[in-house]
Amino acid sequence: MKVVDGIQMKMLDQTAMEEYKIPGIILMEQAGMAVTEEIMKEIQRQENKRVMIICGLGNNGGDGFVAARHLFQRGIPVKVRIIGDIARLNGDAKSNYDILKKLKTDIKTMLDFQDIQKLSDELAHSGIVVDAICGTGLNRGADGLWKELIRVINQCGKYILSIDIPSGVSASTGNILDTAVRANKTVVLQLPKVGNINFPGADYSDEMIVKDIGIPKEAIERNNLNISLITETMIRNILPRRKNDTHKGNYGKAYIVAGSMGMTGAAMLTCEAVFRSGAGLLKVAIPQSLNSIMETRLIEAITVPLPELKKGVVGISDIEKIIKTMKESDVIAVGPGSGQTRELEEVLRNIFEEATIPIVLDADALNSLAHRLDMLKLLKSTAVLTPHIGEMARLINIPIEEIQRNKIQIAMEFAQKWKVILILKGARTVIASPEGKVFINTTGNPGMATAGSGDVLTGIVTGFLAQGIQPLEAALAAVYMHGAAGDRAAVRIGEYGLMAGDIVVELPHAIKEIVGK
Ligand SMILES: NC(=O)C1=CN([C@@H]2O[C@H](COP(=O)(O)OP(=O)(O)OC[C@H]3O[C@@H](n4cnc5c(N)ncnc54)[C@H](O)[C@@H]3O)[C@@H](O)[C@H]2O)[C@H](O)CC1
Ligand SMILES: [K+]
Repeated sequence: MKVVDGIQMKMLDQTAMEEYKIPGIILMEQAGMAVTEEIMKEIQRQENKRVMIICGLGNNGGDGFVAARHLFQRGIPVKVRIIGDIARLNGDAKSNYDILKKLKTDIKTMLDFQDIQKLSDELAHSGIVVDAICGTGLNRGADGLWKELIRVINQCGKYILSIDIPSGVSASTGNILDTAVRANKTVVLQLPKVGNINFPGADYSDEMIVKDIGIPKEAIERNNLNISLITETMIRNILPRRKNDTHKGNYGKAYIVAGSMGMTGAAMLTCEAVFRSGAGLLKVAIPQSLNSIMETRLIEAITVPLPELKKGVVGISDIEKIIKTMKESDVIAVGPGSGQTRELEEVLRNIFEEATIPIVLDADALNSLAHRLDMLKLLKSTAVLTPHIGEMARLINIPIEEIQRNKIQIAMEFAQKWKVILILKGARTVIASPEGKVFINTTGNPGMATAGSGDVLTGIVTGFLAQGIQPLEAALAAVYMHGAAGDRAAVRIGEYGLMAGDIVVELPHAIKEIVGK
């Protein structure tokens, strides 16, 4: 499913109106009717059937006027309150306002704090409050009057339904501009906005429903919208059912360079996840002093003990051995628990120069690239980088807060500039491709914010790549399945005690649920 930012939504509007000659007032009518449908559903559930619609001066407010008219026609007790001077109303919103005035509905403007206080008193007698203050046109922080209005709405204790997006949430990023309405439900018009999906904006509505308002499907296709939600259907098409006449070689040979003294656990988690995501064979290159530990804990994998620089750390002398094994593999992953050393940087340089297979870079491999991003120019094959926000901040030397505020743009620019697939991990992981495509994942939960969770994801990406799944699809499927397995674990044991190992345990069950066997 496509996701749009504020600008793309406006473009879509223009296409519908200019190319397909659909007048804006028709789109507004459809929007208002879609909102009316959802209000009527809630009215069935409410004792108090009185509806209060709070409108801004833009088209979001216009949607509210249309809904008010439809409710009025159905005999529902409805009041409309407009924040701001109605002299500023124009276009389709003004037309719908004029109709409401003719119908002699209860419609008043709010111009000062006294009016907001009056509204607060009236809300005490309402059943449902409709937030039609602002939609994709939010273009600045809330001033004093808006702040007070939003405060009054948020503390009224009534059922709140927002039109398109809770007012105060930026449609393009999901950031909150000062303050925002906290809705029980949002009726999203035509396509989800980034602000409906990304945090913190996604937290400002308990649920959302996307309603078609009549923008032609081909108009959506033509606008080459580059942001999509990862859906179960998408993953079902990526992870095919297995054929019977196959052997382990069909499911690929994975190779991992990982682990260092005190960090064999990270390597272990990655290795287990490689197998649990279906890879046929796995070799793991580790410092030789850790070999016995790994041998005992990972019976299915073949270990490749490397002579070490110092106890427990991979040294440069191992390059030939690493490259030799790499050439016999279908994918190589570097980084989980490797430790950050100059040697690792040299190992990476050689791998980049020699590899013709996909490369997965995580954790300390990413830290080694920080301030040396130019090394990525040596790549001859596709690399999948899996930084969390902190690793990304080190990688591109930008503060974490700035990345949080603009994840999609930053991920997209990085992937296009360095021609890599970027998995920017976090709540609502963002995946960006060298072609400028962006995907947002909605599986997963806060219980997964635990040590080793990223190592598991690296293993899943590596395992899917080993099976010959194309790099972008492997990244999408891995992120989706990682979250789905984490969600299964949270259902079983809750979020507090959830450990990375629980994600590995649930992974095969989550895959079976999608693939069917
Ligand atoms: N194709 C569609 O999706 C359609 C969507 N519709 C609705 O139209 C809005 C977007 O309308 P627009 O007029 O561009 O913007 P808003 O109504 O969101 O504008 C808000 C309004 O408020 C002003 N404003 C913005 N920020 C602030 C602030 N912090 N303080 C005070 N005032 C502010 C701004 O200047 C505007 O005047 C979309 O979300 C849908 O709901 C159409 O109805 C049909 C087609
Ligand atoms: K709104």
